[in-house]
Amino acid sequence: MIKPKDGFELPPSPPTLPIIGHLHLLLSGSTHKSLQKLSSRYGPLFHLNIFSVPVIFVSSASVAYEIFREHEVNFSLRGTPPIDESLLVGSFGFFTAPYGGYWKFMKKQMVTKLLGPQALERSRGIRGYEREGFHASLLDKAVKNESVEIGKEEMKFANNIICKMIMGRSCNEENGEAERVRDLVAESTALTMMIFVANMFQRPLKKLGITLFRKEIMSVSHRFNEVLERILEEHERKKDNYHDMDLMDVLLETCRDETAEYRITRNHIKSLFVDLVIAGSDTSRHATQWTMAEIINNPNVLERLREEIGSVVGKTRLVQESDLQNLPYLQATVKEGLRLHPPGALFARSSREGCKIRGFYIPENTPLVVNVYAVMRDPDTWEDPNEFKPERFLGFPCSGQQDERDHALKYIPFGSGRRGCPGSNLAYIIVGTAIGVMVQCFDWKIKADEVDMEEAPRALVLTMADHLSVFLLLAPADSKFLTWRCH
Ligand code: HEM
Repeated sequence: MIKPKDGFELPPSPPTLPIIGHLHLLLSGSTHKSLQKLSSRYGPLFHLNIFSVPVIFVSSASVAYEIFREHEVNFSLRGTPPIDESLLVGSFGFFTAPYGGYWKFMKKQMVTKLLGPQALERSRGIRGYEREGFHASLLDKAVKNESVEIGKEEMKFANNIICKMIMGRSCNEENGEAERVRDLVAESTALTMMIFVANMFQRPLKKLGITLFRKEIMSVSHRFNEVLERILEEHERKKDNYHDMDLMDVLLETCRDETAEYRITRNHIKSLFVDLVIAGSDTSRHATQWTMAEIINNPNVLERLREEIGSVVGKTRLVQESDLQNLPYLQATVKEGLRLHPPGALFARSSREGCKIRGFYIPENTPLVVNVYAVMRDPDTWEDPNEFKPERFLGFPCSGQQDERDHALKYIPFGSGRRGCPGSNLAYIIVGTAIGVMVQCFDWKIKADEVDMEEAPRALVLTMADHLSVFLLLAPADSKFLTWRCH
């Protein structure tokens, strides 16, 4: 048991069971909703004991705000990886790396070659090409009157973009490589609850020599390794002096360079690839699916989106990413979709040092879980928190940069601070253009009157219980150009 420090206690906690502590509360049904319910009883900052290890939970916008404003550096760790040698959340990974030299080095490469504003500008052509392919695939299904699984199409779109941006080519559709990578991403996402649990329990269980879910995690890691080793070898073979160096080239070169600022291995490169494709493609898939479901259930939103796209883009060309800045309602719709259905419903950090928050003591090395779902439905911060209202993000009352920063600390689908998501700009582009194309070019028919918004149980990445499957109808007769172009 953790002793109070200088009269300060841990945050409140429900009654606990012998040995397992509050384990049962964490594993029941929908974790983010159970935790949200607990917070209405025990407050926005409470703790649960997993066996004898305390884990702190944050459920309100104001506590999250305080943590990211006052204690950001202290909570810039993610805890120890459950299985060191795994390419998925192992000790070579970027996601799991402690905040320090390696993390800073990799972040610099990532921003310069992949996700920073200049890198995004350079890779615009890749996304334009994939956007046309995405539209063509939907159009083909509409013409054949086949049903479309929105999530599957979006996954392909996002995955192709991210792979091409990292390594100069998308995964190969012909030899099954692309399908294998997409399946591995989906399998990894399905494992996130196990990984989360393994991470929480690792301290008490490691002492007993037990590593939870080792078989499942290592099986995904081995299969990723097979695909990635082949890709790396191919990358090394094709090396010529003419093409622009992509992120993979830069990292392979660093790997060979004995004088590099940071010595990295092939496992570091593979783990980074795994982190990026998982972090980028499945999240975009779920965000698009949930947002489209909300749009279908809210015809007034659809109408307004159509009007905006019609007046800014017109009907003679496909919406493109440079249009997004002139489509505030589309941007607001994507933001609202992410607020109500954040793909990362919970994210975990860990304290470097003991600290005091709201009069409670958080000891060093203590896991802290932010309930993003609860924070973004906090009634003290959001009016009608459970309603889908994109207009709340229009003309947000900002009187200056501080207001904007304060708002950003409460709107956290991408986390916050230095460990916040470095791919948020790319994500807004991928999700925004996908939704833009679907709204601009198609009408949808679903089997029921409304899309069922039920969530899949025990999913840490917010997933719809039933895939969103629609029949696409070619949108208004006057958009013939869009129909014709992609035949
Ligand atoms: C809708 C799409 C996305 C959502 C909702 C999302 C959400 C998140 C969240 C909640 C975190 C944890 C943040 C924290 O601890 O504060 C995160 C981290 C991360 N995301 Fe994203 N993300 C998305 C897309 C992307 C994309 C497109 C990429 C890159 C291709 C990406 C790369 C990463 C990486 C590398 C991290 C780890 C950052 C670190 O540990 O320093 N994400 N993301």
